[in-house]
Amino acid sequence: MEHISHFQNYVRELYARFSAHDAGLSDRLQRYRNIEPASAQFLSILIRAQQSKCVLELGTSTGYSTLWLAEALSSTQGHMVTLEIDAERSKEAQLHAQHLKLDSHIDFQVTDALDYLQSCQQQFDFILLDAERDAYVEYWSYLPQLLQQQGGLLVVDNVLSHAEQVAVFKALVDLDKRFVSSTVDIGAGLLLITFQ
Ligand SMILES: C[S@@+](CC[C@H](N)C(=O)[O-])C[C@H]1O[C@@H](n2cnc3c(N)ncnc32)[C@H](O)[C@@H]1O
Repeated sequence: MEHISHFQNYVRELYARFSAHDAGLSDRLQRYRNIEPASAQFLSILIRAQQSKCVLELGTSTGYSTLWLAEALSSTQGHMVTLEIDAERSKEAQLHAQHLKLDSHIDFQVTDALDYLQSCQQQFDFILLDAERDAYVEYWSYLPQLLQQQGGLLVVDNVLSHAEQVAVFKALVDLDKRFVSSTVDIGAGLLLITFQ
């Protein structure tokens, strides 16, 4: 209980700091663009409900969502891989994870997500896609193979806030009859995708 309370205080302060950083920047790519707290909490509930053991995150940024995923994985004895192309952001995320003693649940990788997807032989029961939206169509060529067929869940952020930018990706998912999907109106909008 105490651990959770410390966690919640820590991530609340972190979110305020990251939001202040973003508010001062006009260049979108320089912003951290962390997931909304309500979305993070929802993901944490999904991981607990699914009892996820093996999670992949595309887009660590400074680790706000990573911390929430890892905190949930500490209750399921799970583990995650998180991918970030910017080494400084990944490093900052690692420092926060170490502070919260969540780092043993996280494999931080500084890499291009596409390279990882192309070479990955592993499967995951939970995947969070929160990187650059113009790459999602290409990622879709690889994501189905990485998702466990039994109960695997792929979650995509920003599908309501940036609906036009994910329209082609969503259309591809809709066309693929192996999957069912649903949009949840939490935060920036989360698309939940799972096998039929
Ligand atoms: C929306 S932010 C992620 C926010 C993070 N999930 C959170 O909620 O705290 C997207 C991140 O993806 C990273 N990114 C962009 N293109 C990438 C790529 N090709 N491979 C890996 N990471 C990438 C960006 O540097 C950025 O930090």
